[in-house]
Amino acid sequence: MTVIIRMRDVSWARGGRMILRDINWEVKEGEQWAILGLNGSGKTSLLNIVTGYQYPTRGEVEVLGYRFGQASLPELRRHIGFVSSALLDQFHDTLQTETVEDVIISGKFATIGLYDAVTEDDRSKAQSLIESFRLEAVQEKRYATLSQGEKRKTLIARALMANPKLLILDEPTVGLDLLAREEILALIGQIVTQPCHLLYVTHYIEEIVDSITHVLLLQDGRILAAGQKEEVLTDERLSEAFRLPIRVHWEDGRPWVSVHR
Ligand SMILES: Nc1ncnc2c1ncn2[C@@H]1O[C@H](COP(=O)(O)OP(=O)(O)OP(=O)(O)O)[C@@H](O)[C@H]1O
Repeated sequence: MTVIIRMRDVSWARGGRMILRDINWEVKEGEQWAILGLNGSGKTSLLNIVTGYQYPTRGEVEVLGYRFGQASLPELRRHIGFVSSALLDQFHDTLQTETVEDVIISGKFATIGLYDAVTEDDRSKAQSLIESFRLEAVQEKRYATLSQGEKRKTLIARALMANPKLLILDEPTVGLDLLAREEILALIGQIVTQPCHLLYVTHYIEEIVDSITHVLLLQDGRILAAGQKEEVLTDERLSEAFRLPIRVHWEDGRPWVSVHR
């Protein structure tokens, strides 16, 4: 069985401070993970290590069979899609004026604007993403004119255009209305059948939908809990991670939380 991510005794220090400590974490084939933790708990730092943008101070990392220190990181990154809501509007200036369809197609290329090499297959793959993401009504519109929800769907479709083996969604629903948020969540079920492994970073526990199988709970740069979601998302662990008295209720396979003072 292929290991998607393996971290052994990983620590990462910056400015004389340990930001990640003793991370031992394994993502196996077929597992889809959510990453939870308070602001500043180390989620983004951990993702930066997965994508090779930060090198651990200590420990070993292997992602999609690429061992850090031996493997080519640019080659690894070709298999990783990354969509972050923080990048929405500063996202490639050159693509702001392109149509949704062209923005999606551009996801196939490392070099932006290499449109002469677009094949019929690329167009039909983009079209099927447009249909499954229900973007038909806006496919001819320019990216800059889209709503926040449409922009996010477009960027997720763009990331899938390159057939990533690992897709990282970093807080993809921030600022979306309930309907737009549920539309993004409905896409998760489609993404994991690609086949593609997902790392889903969120502050909203109810976004851990059916197709997400595992949860990593971070606290102050350490793993507080990691494993199957039913075992991690308990009242005790969430209360500890979020420093609040929390109760979890499961409804239709989704966890919802309430705070009891
Ligand atoms: N390059 C850096 N240099 C110094 N400190 C850093 C650096 N990157 C992150 N940190 C610090 O490490 C801690 C963890 O940050 P990180 O961004 O990983 O947290 P997070 O869980 O993603 O937070 P949020 O939920 O707010 O996005 C924070 O205290 C942050 O200030």
